[in-house]
Amino acid sequence: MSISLNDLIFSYDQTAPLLNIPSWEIEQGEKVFLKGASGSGKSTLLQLLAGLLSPQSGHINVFGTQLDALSQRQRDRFRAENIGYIFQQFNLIPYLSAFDNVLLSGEFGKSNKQENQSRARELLTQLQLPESTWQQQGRILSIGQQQRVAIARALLSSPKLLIADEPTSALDEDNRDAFMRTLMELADTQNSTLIFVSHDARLADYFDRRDNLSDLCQSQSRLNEERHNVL
Ligand SMILES: Nc1ncnc2c1ncn2[C@@H]1O[C@H](COP(=O)(O)OP(=O)(O)OP(=O)(O)O)[C@@H](O)[C@H]1O
Repeated sequence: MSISLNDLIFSYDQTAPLLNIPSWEIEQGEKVFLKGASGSGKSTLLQLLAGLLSPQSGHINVFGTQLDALSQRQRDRFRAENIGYIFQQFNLIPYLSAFDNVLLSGEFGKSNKQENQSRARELLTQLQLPESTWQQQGRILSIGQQQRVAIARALLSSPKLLIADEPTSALDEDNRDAFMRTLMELADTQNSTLIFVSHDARLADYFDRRDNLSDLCQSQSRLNEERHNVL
């Protein structure tokens, strides 16, 4: 088992929980397309899986490590060593070059600088980012180029888990399909588990598994009903 959630409850404030997930399991190497209504908590769930947020109760197990039992610092290290995260807006550092943006994710990982540099070159070549742009600052790259830098950065440490939060929302159709093909190919080569959130239902065909967040969450009315039955 790659990931398992149990009795997870999360809310940003004291009101009713945003997420209430009795159980969710994902096998190593599985590619999951996660959909759900806007505001239902998809990005929040991804951040919980990456250890960027911590649940109020319940357990998040990723590759045998219980994230909710770790300190913030331990979670940051775990993320650097095991998880690649592709954000919706790519989150490149604007004043760093494309190449240095890729290397950034390797700083806390296991590999040394030389290994990271050669891996960065390999990935950028594979992603067909012209070498003439490698030293250009993140802020002047086109959206399609930024997107490729973001995948390279997420894949630099060959993460066992890849998380992608609407990474294609800024792309045109051609770039979107190229992005998906590359992402799938690289995830396959590394046998990475992939969790991918998108509003774009056309992308669901790329995935062996499609989960709907509303099916994972226990509804508030059912919770009330169960509470009523216990009392
Ligand atoms: N840092 C935060 N503090 C407080 N509330 C937040 C925070 N981040 C998100 N929320 C709220 O939590 C809810 C779920 O947000 P989230 O971004 O996880 O949903 P989503 O399903 O990814 O939405 P979308 O599909 O529109 O991107 C929203 O109501 C949002 O306003």
